[in-house]
This record gives sequence, C-alpha cells and structure tokens, in this order.
Amino acid sequence: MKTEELRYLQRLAELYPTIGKASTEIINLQSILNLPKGTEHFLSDIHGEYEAFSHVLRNGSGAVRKKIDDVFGHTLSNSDKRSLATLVYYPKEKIAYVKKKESDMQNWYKITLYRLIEVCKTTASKYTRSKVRKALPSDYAYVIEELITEKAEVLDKEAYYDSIVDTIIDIGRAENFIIALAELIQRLVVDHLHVLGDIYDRGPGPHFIMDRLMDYHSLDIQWGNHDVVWMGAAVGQAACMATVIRNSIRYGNLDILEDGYGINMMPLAAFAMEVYGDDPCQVFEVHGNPSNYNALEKELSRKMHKAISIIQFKLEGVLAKEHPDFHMENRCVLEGIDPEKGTVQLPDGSVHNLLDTHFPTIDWEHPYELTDGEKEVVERLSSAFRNCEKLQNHMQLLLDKGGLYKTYNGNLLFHGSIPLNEDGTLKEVEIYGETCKGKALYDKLEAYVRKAFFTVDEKEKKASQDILWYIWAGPNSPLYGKDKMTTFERYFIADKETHKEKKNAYYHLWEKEEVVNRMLEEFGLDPDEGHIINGHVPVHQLEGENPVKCDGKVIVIDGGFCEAYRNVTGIAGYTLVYSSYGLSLTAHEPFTSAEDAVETERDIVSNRVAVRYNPRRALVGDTDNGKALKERIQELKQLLDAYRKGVIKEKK
Ligand SMILES: O=P(O)(O)OC[C@H]1O[C@](O)(COP(=O)(O)O)[C@@H](O)[C@@H]1O
Ligand SMILES: [Mn+2]
Repeated sequence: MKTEELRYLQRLAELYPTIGKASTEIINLQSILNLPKGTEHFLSDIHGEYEAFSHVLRNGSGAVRKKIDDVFGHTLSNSDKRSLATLVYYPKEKIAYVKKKESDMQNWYKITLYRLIEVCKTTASKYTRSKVRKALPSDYAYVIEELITEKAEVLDKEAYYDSIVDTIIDIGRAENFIIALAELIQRLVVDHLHVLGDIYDRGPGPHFIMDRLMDYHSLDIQWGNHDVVWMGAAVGQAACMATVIRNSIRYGNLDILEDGYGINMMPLAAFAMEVYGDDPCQVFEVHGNPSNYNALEKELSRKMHKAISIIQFKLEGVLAKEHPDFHMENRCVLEGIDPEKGTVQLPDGSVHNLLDTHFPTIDWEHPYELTDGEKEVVERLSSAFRNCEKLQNHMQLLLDKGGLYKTYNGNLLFHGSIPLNEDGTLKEVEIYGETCKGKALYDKLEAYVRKAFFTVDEKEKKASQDILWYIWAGPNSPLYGKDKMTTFERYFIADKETHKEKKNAYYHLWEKEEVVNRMLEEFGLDPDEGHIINGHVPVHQLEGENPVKCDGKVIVIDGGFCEAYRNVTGIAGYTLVYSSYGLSLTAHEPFTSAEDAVETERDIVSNRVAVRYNPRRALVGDTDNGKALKERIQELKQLLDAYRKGVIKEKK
C-alpha cells in the first residue's frame, strides 16, 4: 500500500474506528444506493415574480398533485384530490377558507389529518430515516415519525393511529399539525432545486425570492445576466449599478431598492428634479404605467429614469472605449448625436431622428464625461449599494450556491448559451488577451466574477468588476448571447429595425444533434444520456415554438414568469421536473393570487409533457451522489481490509 493511501485510510479510520463501525456504514450506504432518485425541480427567469415563484415551489410544478394521485388513485374523487392539493400548497389560507363553510370541523380535521399522513408516508418512503428526520419540524418531529413509520409490532394499528390523531384534535393542535404536515410534504416532494438564472429585474419581488432561497433545503443557481448585473451593482461597478437602477425605475419597482434593500434614492431624485425640472421626459415613461403612482410620482420617476439612463450611456461609452477587446464599441452612441439637427448617427453609419433632444448634462466635446452632479449621484449610490448588508447577503448566496453553469446527474445547466461559430464549432473568445472557448471560457468568466468580490489587488479588482458588465451585455458573453444590447436605440429611435438584437448561433444550432453532442462532451457529459437545460430566451408559445429542441436533448424553460413578456409567451412559464420516473416539462397558466388559488383550487399547471421516461425507475445509485457513495463504499472496504490484515489497528 502506498503511503498516501495508508495516510488516507488512517484518516478514514478516525471516523470509523472499528470493523463494526466501518461495516455498518457500508451497509447504510449500500441501502441508500437502492432508494429511488430524489426529484429535481428546475426553474428559470423568475424575474422578481415572487408570488408565482412561491406557488410553483409549493406545488412542485405538479409533483405534489402527482403524489396525491399515486397515493389515492381512484379511491378519492378528483375534487377531493384537488382540495387536498390546495391544502398542501396553502395550508393556513385553505383552513381559514374551509372554516367559513364547514359545519363539522372536528370531522374535517380528522379526515384531513389521515389523508395528509398517507401522503407524507409515501413521500417519505423514498428517503432514508435520517434524511426524513432532518426535514421534520422540531415541534412535531416525534409524533410525525410515529405516524409515518410502519409499526410492525403494534397489533391494532388503527386504534393506535386513531388515539394519536384524536389527541391532536382534542388538545386543539389540529391546525398547527396540518400546517406542519403540509409544509413537510412540500419539502419532501422536491429533493433539490435548480434555479437557472434571472431572479432579478422586471418583477416586484426579487428580494423576497432571495430570502426564500436563503432557507431552501437544497439548491443550486446558475447566474443569469440580470443576476450578474446586480452582482456588479453590489460591488460598485458603476455601469452595472446604473443599469440596475434604470431597470427598477423602468418597471415601477423603486420599492425594491428603497424598501427592500434600504437604498435611499434621494440623491438621484434631487439631481433629476434639478436638471430635468422642466423636461417632460416623455420617452422615459415608466413601464406599465403603475397605478400605485400618483401623477407627481410618475413625473418624478420619468425624470429619474432619464437621469440614470444618460448616466448609464456615458459610463458604458467609457467602458467600451477602455476595453476594445470587449468589442462593444457600438455602445458608444452619444458621440453620434448631432444636437443641432436632433439626430444620431449609430456606429453602423445609419442616421436617425431622436425622439428626445434635450441633453442638458452632455458636453459635446466630451460626451461621456459625467458632470459633477452626476458624479456625486454615482458616488453616493455606489456607496449605498456596497454598504447594503441585505444586498451583500443575497449576493453571497449567489456566490455560495451559484456559478455560471452546472453539470448535475448527467445534464448541463446554464442560463443563456454557449458561444458557437456558424459551423457549430466552439467560438474562441478573447478575454484580457487570452482566448478561450466552451467550458474554459465559462470557467474563466466565473473566476472573474469571484475575483470581482474577493481579490485585494486593485487593478485586478477593477478588471474583474468590468467583466461583470461584459457578462451582462457583451456580444460573446454566454449569458447574454446577442450581438448588442440596444437600450439607447429603444429609448431614442422610433425605427424598430434599430432595436433588433441578433441572437448568436447557439439559438439555431441547438437543433443539430452533432453540435449538441459536442457541447455535452465539452463539459464531460455522456451525449447519449445528457440534456442541455437553459433559460434566458422566452419560448414564443403563441407562435407555436416548442421548448423542447433537438428531439428532447435541449430543453428551454424560460416561458414567462415575467409578466411583461406574457404577450409573446402566452403562458406563465415552463418548469421542469426530473424524478425517478423521468423528465417532464410543465406549462403553467398565469398565476393570479394566493387567494384565488385557494378559492378556485387551480393548480396553474396546465399540462405536463413527458420529455423522457426512464426505462426503469432511476435510483440514487444512478446519480452523481450515488457515484460518490460508491466511491466511499470502496474506500470503506479498503479500510475493512486494512483492519483485517492488521495494517491499521482498531480503536475500541
Ligand atoms: O424589455 P426590457 O425589460 O426593456 O429589456 C430588454 C432588454 O432585456 C434583454 O432581453 C435582456 O434581458 P433577458 O436576459 O431577460 O432577455 C435585452 O436583450 C434587451 O435589450
Ligand atoms: Mn437572461
């Protein structure tokens, strides 16, 4: 035996100091391998829609309802099953609703408790006892364990369960207990959550989503371009910060910054009032014209919207010039403005009339230079972002649980795309003088994201922070995946041709099997078994687009959590569930409200489409975790051998 091997086994022996202990662990691990694989749940492009997100987590994209169907089959009516499902999603609200109508609550409690216990039993049966125990609410851990574990030695099981349930009702704990069971079912139905990016922007509640993710039991996140621009804002990258503020104002969501994160917008408001006081700022209308704003607030929002947009265009011009290798010179738009004629010449040479010609802060000799007033706004806001504890905690979660991509149980997950050439080969991208492609490109960019937060070298910090802006909107950024971001054009030019953003080759080559196979192989995955799963581009269901590409090898799950994009998607998004039976895609109807969900008992799951059935039920042994467990078993067997051969001494 080599010395390193021996040293490793000696360390293992500290954890399993006897033949007995090592043997027990082998048996335990071996039994886990034979349990069904846990269910994975994939969500993407949540875009601040907290309520819809919360609903989908509660119902596991149909996984809860499927469990109820499995447990009760034809023994319960459809309407009873629907009621039970709603109770699992919204236990508190549903109980309150039932109380208004039901005359015999004692009886309802009893029936409901029995039904929930049955669902819990089946849901828990695919996990080890110790895993279930960890998921149990501490108040009721003991009782629930009693109720969901088969009691072989109790002769009159019915009487035993009856007495427990009756006691729960008698002592007035039925409601609490029902809530605890419902939440336990929600938790056990989904073993692991994947969030494929774009948690932030457009919708009103990204901070609530982050809070919920903070205490989610098992998760990973693939950063979206919108998440990365928030990371940029959090480290004080000024162009990213201006973008985040602009997006928040544009969607009438300043509350997120002010109330959610406690970032005071007064410096920007005061500046906007001073500089754009008489300017109606018509092209900076707030999206959706929020009804909760009064006329004055709307006017102020437009001024702030314009003020921060101009700041953003200036900062972007500076960055694009500073980093020619980013190839974002087409974002140097201000220099093309002819203030006299009221036109702009875009970097492609085309000239267009401007919809707004009032630029009081632009010095035409130096169009990208911030005025003193703008500088002060940027400095004060940047300090507020950098010092916001809650924002920093949320970003820390993105760093801890997230990355630019993930390989998990044979599948490749990322938010946007993989830069490709038209011939399907991986595209070489230059980052600060180094060219890389495919996985290496992803790895390099991810390292820069982390450096942006943690490096102490000032030069490296600035370079890394600027990369965050590149990832947000750069032409070869895998997360952005389009040739340019036409934000300026959308505000200032009527001609829609100038608004077009061309998607990179990935978005049509994803139908070509040999290209998809190559991408999977690039990330070390088996192309016969694996799938690529991504979000970022809304699936235009209304135009007949299918979220499943390349015969099921690529699955696109951005479908329209984002309300603003509902007119093209037509539905409220796709989510994916990967259980031991296979992969299934769920289409969701628009979510209205929790009250509506409780009253109408609607699942908002409009249909579930199988993408792939497993030929046999997948077991833990087939998963990545299973592979790790098998390795551990091998090591433990070597340890046993070492004990038996006397190479290592037992410590009794
Ligand atoms: O419609 P909005 O919110 O103004 O956003 C438009 C911008 O958002 C983007 O689509 C990026 O956001 P997504 O990552 O959600 O697609 C840009 O390509 C586009 O310029
Ligand atoms: Mn995106």
